[in-house]
Amino acid sequence: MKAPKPLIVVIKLGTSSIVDEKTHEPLLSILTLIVETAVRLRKDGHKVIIVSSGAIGVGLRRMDVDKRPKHLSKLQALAAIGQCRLMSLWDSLFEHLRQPISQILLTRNDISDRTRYRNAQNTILELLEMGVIPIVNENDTLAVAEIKFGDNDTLSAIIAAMAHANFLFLMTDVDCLYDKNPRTHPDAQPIEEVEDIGAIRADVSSAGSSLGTGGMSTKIVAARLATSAGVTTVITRSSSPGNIVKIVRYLQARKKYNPSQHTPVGDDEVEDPLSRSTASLSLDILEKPPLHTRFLPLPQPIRDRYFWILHGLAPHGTIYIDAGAHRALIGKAGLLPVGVLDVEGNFAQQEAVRLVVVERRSEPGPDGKLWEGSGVEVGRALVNYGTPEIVRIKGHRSREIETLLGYADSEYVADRENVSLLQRESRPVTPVFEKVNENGGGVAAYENDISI
Ligand SMILES: N[C@@H](CCC(=O)OP(=O)(O)O)C(=O)O
Repeated sequence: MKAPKPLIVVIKLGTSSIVDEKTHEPLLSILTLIVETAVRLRKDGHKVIIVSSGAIGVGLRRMDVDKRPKHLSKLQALAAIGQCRLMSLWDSLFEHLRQPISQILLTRNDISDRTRYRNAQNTILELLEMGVIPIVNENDTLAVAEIKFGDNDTLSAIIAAMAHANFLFLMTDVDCLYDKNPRTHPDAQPIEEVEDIGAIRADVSSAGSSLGTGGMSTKIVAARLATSAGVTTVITRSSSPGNIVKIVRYLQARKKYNPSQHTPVGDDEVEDPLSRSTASLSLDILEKPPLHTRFLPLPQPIRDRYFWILHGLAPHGTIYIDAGAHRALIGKAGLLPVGVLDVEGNFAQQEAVRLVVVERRSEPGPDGKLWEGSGVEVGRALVNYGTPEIVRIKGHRSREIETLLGYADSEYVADRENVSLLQRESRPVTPVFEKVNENGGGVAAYENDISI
């Protein structure tokens, strides 16, 4: 008997799924259901990663503090207190079902170095191979604003991309996205499938819980990120975790996911030692799945080093380029100084920058600039020259670099292998992403920015 191919499933749980918003008591029944679900997925042959918030919430309860403090070091201290209790809770629940788990704590700094990114990736993949469930959280003790992922939705998308996961489940307090707010519009319609996130017309106005930093808008940003890396992303209700198994079986039967390169290659079916899951699969796929919204993965995902350039590194500035330079990049050429119109920010050689295409003017405008408009972000690059050098060589031919700088490290501002182009262009922030909640969740300059 053939069974479905093993998949990698990432489940992200926000603080509000883990502790009661008012009393901060752990939501034991939900946690238990999550544990049963993860073990069921394992029995179906899949590999599971959990991204679990809740350290601060659990710390608040431990120290009998009523309200999430504003002061950073207090939050970090509470996270340090809560994280070990949170893991002990997970470990004791998983132990009942003999499922080993592990803890992974990351900051953005840890992944902005390529070797450390690869180390984190290798460790996660090794744990999955060993049949262990990695439980990931942000390393709040070390994370200050500049090195924060910002919210665990973003962190979960990066983890899903790093592991080449097939599915990312963003568990939340609603069943799915609706075209209007269902609390105020009884005629609101669920949105079942989203192919183009840019075109989505949903009500995403929820700003997150009083303990967490995320909300619906950070889930959309995370979905954008994960789907660009080939991960089918699902929003569904956290109080019914059992739905995850039904949704995975349903989507797997309909091939609504990208095959991962970490799972065995071959046709979509492999021998499964667990004939029980095979029997239930045929019944499950006939049923309508529980309510959820799924974001379909891009057909040509951006993975590994190109994903890392786009999303692992925080950009230090912006290079404004003309349409000709953009065309050359699409045609696989490097970025020449002649196509650079302007530079913003203070960056050094080998740092990451945004590439923004703007309209070239035939002569300088009243502002003295050779370009106009707010531009569209088309990608990110690691540069061969820093800001002061690019200011001097922009608009010039490469053969002039030596005269202008006294040396020429490269004819390119960025080599092509150090340029990662977005599959979906990113515009200056649109209202969808303008929500900022009181715990610091909010927006960055471009839709593609993930430092929320
Ligand atoms: N890392 C923090 C949680 C970050 C956060 O607030 O995330 P979320 O609840 O998903 O919005 C913690 O464990 O308390």
